[in-house]
Amino acid sequence: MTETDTVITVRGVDPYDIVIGSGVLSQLADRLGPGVRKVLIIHAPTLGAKANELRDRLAGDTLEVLIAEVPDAEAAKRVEVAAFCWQVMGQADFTRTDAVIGFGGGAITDLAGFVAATWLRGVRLVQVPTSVAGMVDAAIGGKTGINTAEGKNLVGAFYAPAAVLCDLDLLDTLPRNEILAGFAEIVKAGFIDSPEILDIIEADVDKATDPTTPQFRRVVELAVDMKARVVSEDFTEQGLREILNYGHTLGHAIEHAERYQWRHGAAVAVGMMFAAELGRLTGSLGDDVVDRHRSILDSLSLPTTYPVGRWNTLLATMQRDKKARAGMLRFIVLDGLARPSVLQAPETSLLFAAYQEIGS
Ligand SMILES: NC(=O)c1ccc[n+]([C@@H]2O[C@H](COP(=O)([O-])OP(=O)(O)OC[C@H]3O[C@@H](n4cnc5c(N)ncnc54)[C@H](O)[C@@H]3O)[C@@H](O)[C@H]2O)c1
Ligand SMILES: O=C(O)C(=O)C[C@@H](O)[C@H](O)[C@H](O)COP(=O)(O)O
Ligand SMILES: [Zn+2]
Repeated sequence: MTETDTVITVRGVDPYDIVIGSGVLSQLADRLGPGVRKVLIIHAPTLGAKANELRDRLAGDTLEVLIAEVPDAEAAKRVEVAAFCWQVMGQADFTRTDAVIGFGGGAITDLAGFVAATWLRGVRLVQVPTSVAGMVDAAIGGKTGINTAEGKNLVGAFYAPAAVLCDLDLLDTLPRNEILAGFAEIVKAGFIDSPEILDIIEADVDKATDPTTPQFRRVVELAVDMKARVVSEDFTEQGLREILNYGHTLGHAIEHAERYQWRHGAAVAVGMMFAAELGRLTGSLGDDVVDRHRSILDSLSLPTTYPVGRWNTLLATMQRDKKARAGMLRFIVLDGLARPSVLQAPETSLLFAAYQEIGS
């Protein structure tokens, strides 16, 4: 660890560190742990050059490095792709003393986590997120999974990594629109828990979204810290962890309706706007906080509207949301800034009224 690294520990049965900083990838060999003989790096073609550098850096007398190059983005989160990874591991006699490295955006770390959780019922996993969404959310909380034809993340496991390395230098090739999409999860952290994030974005959106600035690092650290605190309390989402799903009930339905051609962050942005309008209609959220959602998301060029005519499709898909109980939908809403709560079984008419507010 260097002086400038930030280490945030997730407490629990198997505590683990999330390390944030410039150049922290150099810690990977140490973080793999003792006794590891083989590692499988799972990555998408976009990270091919960086994955090869990583392979060359890790490979040595005692470590054999395998590579599984898989399809990009949501196309990675399919059972056929997991089966391909299992095949690579099987053919290499991958044992419980070996380790998986998830190297990519949130889709890749979700897949890699699922592969690690399921191979031999669990092998060591080190996550190396390379996108903003991966660093502040996907790679750090132990939710792993893949999609099915019926919906998003419907198959998966809660599986803790041994460590997460958030090397900010890896963001140098991340396209601007992906940085902004990742900010949806940072904004989520701001509204449910850490308003300082919102202040920093409002003060200077360009600086906040530039990975080389202190403002960027600060919002990343605040978002990671929030998630680490929540996951430490409720790893398997028995209650508190549901707040991390703010904006996701509608967001996931939009991703499904759009056949995953929308970025996760864009769909979550619309979902948060919808949840804010729900809060306004139930009287729990003031106009100021609702309007703040719109202005911050606008400043990040994230969408806040969706076609009104798609409502029936979205409603049907939302029934499969993991927070639903006995056929009744549940939404994370705000009772004020940084005061998340659960809206139980709202009337469909209320949901539609909120949807009309964001309808285009
Ligand atoms: N498990 C969780 O708790 C959790 C949390 C948030 C999001 N997610 C999941 O994460 C996914 C969204 O993550 P995402 O926004 O990272 O999307 P993504 O993984 O699809 O990556 C977005 C794009 O950026 C590219 N990319 C990533 N890093 C790059 C880099 N350094 N340089 C160049 N290109 C790079 C990817 O190849 C991809 O094309 C969704 O599947 C979402 O469901 C999971
Ligand atoms: O970590 C969590 O818990 C979250 O809900 C974080 C979300 O940002 C993330 O998109 C997650 O994958 C959604 O989980 P799901 O259980 O609704 O599929
Ligand atoms: Zn998310």
